[in-house]
Amino acid sequence: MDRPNVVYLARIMDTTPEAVVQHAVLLESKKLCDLQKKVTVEYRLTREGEKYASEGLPERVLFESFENAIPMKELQKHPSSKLGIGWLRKKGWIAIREGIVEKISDAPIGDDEKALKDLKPGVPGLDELLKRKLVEETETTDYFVSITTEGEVLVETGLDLRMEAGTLTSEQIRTGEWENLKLRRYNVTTPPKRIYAGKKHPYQQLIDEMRSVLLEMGFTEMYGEIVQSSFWNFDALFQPQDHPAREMQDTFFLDMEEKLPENYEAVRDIHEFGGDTSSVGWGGKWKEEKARQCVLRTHTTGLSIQYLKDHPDEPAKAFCIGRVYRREAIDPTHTPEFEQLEGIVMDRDVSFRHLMGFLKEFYHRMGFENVRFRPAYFPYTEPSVEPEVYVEGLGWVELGGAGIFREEVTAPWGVKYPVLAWGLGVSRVAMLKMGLKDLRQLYKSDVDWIRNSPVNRKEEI
Ligand SMILES: N[C@@H](Cc1ccccc1)C(=O)O
Repeated sequence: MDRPNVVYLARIMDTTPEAVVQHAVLLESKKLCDLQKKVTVEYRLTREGEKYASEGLPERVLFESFENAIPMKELQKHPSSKLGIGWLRKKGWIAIREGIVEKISDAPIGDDEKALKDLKPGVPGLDELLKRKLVEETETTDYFVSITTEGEVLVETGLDLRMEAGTLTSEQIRTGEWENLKLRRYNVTTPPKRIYAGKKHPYQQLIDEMRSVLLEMGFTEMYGEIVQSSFWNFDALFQPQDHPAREMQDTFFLDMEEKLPENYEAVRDIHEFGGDTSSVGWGGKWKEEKARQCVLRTHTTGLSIQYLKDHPDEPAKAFCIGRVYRREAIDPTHTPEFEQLEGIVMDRDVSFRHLMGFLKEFYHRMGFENVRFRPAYFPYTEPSVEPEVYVEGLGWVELGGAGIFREEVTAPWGVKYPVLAWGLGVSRVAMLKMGLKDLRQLYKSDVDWIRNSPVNRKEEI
C-alpha cells in the first residue's frame, strides 16, 4: 500500500486519526512525509427526497390526479396540493382561469425528476433538488500519508525513537530529568486555525460610532415611533397636502389613523393662510383626514418637530438614528428601508454658519476631510443645503439635507430660537467607509463578509 489513509494508520498505530494527522503535519514540516487531503462530496436524499423518489414529486402526483381540467376547490382537497400547486404553476404545467385549473403542458419528465432517481455528483437537476431540500450534501475529508525520499533515508540511517516530550511535569523539572529528555520543538510557522469570535455587525458598529461621535459633541438622543401620522411626517413640516412625496408611489400609507394633537389648528391655519406668522401659507383647504392618515415614516424629521413641541423653551441639541421607509425600486444604491441620522440644534443666536460648522465637524470626526454644501430646497427649511463629502475615486457625494426650520414649522409650538436641522443618509456613509458597491450588502446575512470585516477599534466590541 503506497498511500495509506489516516484511518488505517490510526488503526495499526492504535491511536486516533486526529493524532496521526497531527504527527503527519509535523513530519511534513520536516519534509519527511507527504500529506494529501482529499475532500469527497456526497449527495444523499433527505427523508422527503426518499419519499418523492418512490412516489414521485408532489406536482407530478397532482398532475396525474386529474384529466384536463379540475376546479381549484377540488384540487385543493388532494393531499399533494399544498406543495404541488405552486410547483405546477412554476413549471408552467397548468393555468388557472376563473377558479378552474387547466393543463397547458404535457409535463415532460424534468432533470430534477431524473436526478431524484439517479443521484450522482454533477447531474443536471441536482441544484434544484438541493434548493428544495430533497437532497443534502455531505463533505468528508480524508488524509493520505506517504513517506518522502528524505524520510526513507532517515529510516535507513536509523531513527532516534526516544519519546519526545511535549509538556514537562513538575516532577521532571524538580528531579532534573528534563535534561535527558528529547523536547519537541514548537513549529511557530504553521498558521493556526482562524477563529471567528462573535462581534457586532459592521453596519451596527458604524451606527454606534456615529452615535458616540454625536454624544461626544454634546447631543442627546431622541426616540420615536416608526409609524407616524401624516400630520407629524408631513403637515407639521409645512409640506403641502398635495406635495408629490405624499403620493402613494413614494410613501407607504397604512390603514390606520391617529388623533391630531392639541393645537393642530395652528398648523392648519399656517397651511391655509399663514396663521399669525408673516407667511401666506399654501392656500386652499387643509384636510384633517389627510393629516390623520398614518404612514411608515419617510424621514426622521417628524421626530425633530415633536421634540421641539415637547421642549419649546430651553436650548436643545438632539439627534436620532433610525430607520425610514420609502417606496423605492430596489437596486444597488436604493432600498425601501434605510437609516437616517437626524439632528437639531436650537439656541438663542445659532445661524447658518453654525449649521455648516456642526455638519463639517461631524463628518471630520467620521473621517471625511473635505465637506461642502450645495443649495437645495426642502419645504420646511430656509435656507436649505445638501452636504457633500469628497471621496477619492468617486468625487463629491451627496449625503442628505439640512437647513434652518422655517417659521411656519416652529411657530405653532411656541419655539423661540432658530432651529438648525439636518437629516443625513447613514447607509451612504457606510457604503463609502466600507467601500461597498451595493447597499444591499448591509442588509443581507452574508456571514463571510461579516466575518472578514474588520472590527471598528473605536467602538468596544
Ligand atoms: N428630511 C430630509 C432631510 C432634511 C432634514 C432636516 C432638514 C432639511 C432636510 C430628507 O429626508 O431628505
